[in-house]
Amino acid sequence: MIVSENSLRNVAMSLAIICTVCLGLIACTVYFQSVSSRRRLVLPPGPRGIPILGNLLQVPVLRPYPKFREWAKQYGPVFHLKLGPQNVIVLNTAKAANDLLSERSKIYSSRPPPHVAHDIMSAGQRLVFLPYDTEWKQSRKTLNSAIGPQASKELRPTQELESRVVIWDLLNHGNKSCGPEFSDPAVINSEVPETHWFAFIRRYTTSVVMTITYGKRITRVTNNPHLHKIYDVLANFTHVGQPGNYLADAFPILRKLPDFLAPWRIEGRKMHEWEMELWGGLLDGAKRMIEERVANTSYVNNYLRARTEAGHPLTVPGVGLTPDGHLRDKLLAYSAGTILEAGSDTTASTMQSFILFMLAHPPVLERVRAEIDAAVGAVNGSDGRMPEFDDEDKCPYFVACIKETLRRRPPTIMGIPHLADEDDEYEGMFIPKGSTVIGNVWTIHMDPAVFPNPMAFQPERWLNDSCGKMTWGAGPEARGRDHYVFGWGRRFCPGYHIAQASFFIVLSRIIWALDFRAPIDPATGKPKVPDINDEEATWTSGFVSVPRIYPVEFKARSPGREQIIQRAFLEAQNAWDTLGLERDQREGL
Ligand code: HEM
Repeated sequence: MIVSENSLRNVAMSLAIICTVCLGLIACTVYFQSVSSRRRLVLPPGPRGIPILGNLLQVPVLRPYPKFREWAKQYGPVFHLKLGPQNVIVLNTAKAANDLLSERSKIYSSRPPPHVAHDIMSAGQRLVFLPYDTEWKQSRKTLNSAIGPQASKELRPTQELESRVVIWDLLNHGNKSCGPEFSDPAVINSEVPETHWFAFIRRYTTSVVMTITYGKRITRVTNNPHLHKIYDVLANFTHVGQPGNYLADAFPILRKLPDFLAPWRIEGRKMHEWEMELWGGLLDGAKRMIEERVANTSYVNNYLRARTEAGHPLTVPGVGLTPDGHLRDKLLAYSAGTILEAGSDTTASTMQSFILFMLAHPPVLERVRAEIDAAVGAVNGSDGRMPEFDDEDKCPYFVACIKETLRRRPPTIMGIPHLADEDDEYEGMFIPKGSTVIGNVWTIHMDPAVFPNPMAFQPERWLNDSCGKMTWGAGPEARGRDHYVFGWGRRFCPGYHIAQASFFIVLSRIIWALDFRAPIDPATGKPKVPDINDEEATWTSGFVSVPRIYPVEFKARSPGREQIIQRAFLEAQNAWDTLGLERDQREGL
């Protein structure tokens, strides 16, 4: 009996072993079959490169998007490039980008960080370039309370007050941007001068994000080192991060060279110190406020308080996260810095593009004016009132003009690259793990199958039969999306509600309040409006491609509106006092 029980147990064990081995074999066969069938899949088509460098020399470093559009016409919705050892997959239709970057965002949410700009210059801490890991997840989670949907709603009163300052500034600026000093090509091609009207728009956008992150306003444009440094840091970052700028970005093997053979490393470290003077200086200011118990409910101050309540000292040096998942100082400083960078020029340049499209299309401007005037009762000789957020439903054509501006000139013109964390297959094509994956916004927005006559600025294309409320069509969901400026999937821009609210309140008020026109060119007798189709002359290069400065004259549309603007500005000063924020600093105030 004992013997037979043992033999039964032995038989059972043998069967279990055989089953396990069989299952293992089946699993291995399935795995190897799938791997080998993937290996059999071919990469997407693309231009032929040369050994070692691949297509590196064929990609125009400063202005790649026209070339990428040509390649898209030649190779189709998905094409492949080899930049040195790096595989680059470019998605050229809304469908391909949605299918991969949104629908499969679990594996397409990482980033291919530029080595010099991210690993060295940003000490690996710039949120926008963090890989899809715990550091990114923790940092991104902290943003929700500052720029998520609820926080964005709470920000509207600030945006409303700040918008009064913009129109007051433009009114007082008048035609000062039409002086000869601003037509010098050296000035046009360099940083925005602080005395140009572009600077007032920049002040607005940066003040909004500075209030979010540090609870401080940007109260003046001239002699404001903080404001200028934010734009300098951003300009330097887009320049240093430009693909093809450093061989060490494309060829990881070079990163092993010692310092004396790696000048970019020394340069990158110096730039990191220079950046930290700004980001670290702002963080130190926030800490001082906490020590002095100054009331401040900004993103950084709230975070510092929560971190100390969790048992940490006020200063937590180093990079990355603490063992309990809190952001250390550098990651916090760079996360706040990313809000400042990401929310400033993108939003300002869209407004500057909007004004340009209006100047270039007088009938569109006339129609928008009529719509906004009607919404605020500025009809039959009345001045009405300033537009408010609640007027949005009455302004579908105006919202369509903003959407058309974003479509026709997306500021991050080729999006921000994602990275494939796993091997993948798409419509019979192989996408290798580690590929850089670009949602090619410019080409997607210029797709004639979706946007007939794509280069034309035609806000009517967004009007539909129901023509009541106009949707913004900009959210992360693939359904109901009209344009792609805010990216895809889990990396989708978290600031898009704030950006849209800024477009609405600032631009509607400019249109209601101000008559703006391009100066007359004495040689032709016609207004000097930059040619929107001239890439080189009108738009900057770089991965944030924005209008170059251009002259505009501003004046109040009527004495009554001028009075409303003046009063609104003065009342805003009292409102800043009530909110515990600094007043605007202007001569004579
Ligand atoms: C016209 C205005 C704006 C445009 C065109 C824009 C565009 C973008 C794009 C394309 C991305 C990357 C998305 C992707 O990887 O697929 C992004 C990320 C980001 N944006 Fe915006 N943005 C704008 C305004 C703002 C504003 C106002 C804020 C803050 C208040 C903001 C904060 C951020 C942050 C923090 C990220 C990094 C997200 C991450 O890497 O996880 N953006 N934005």
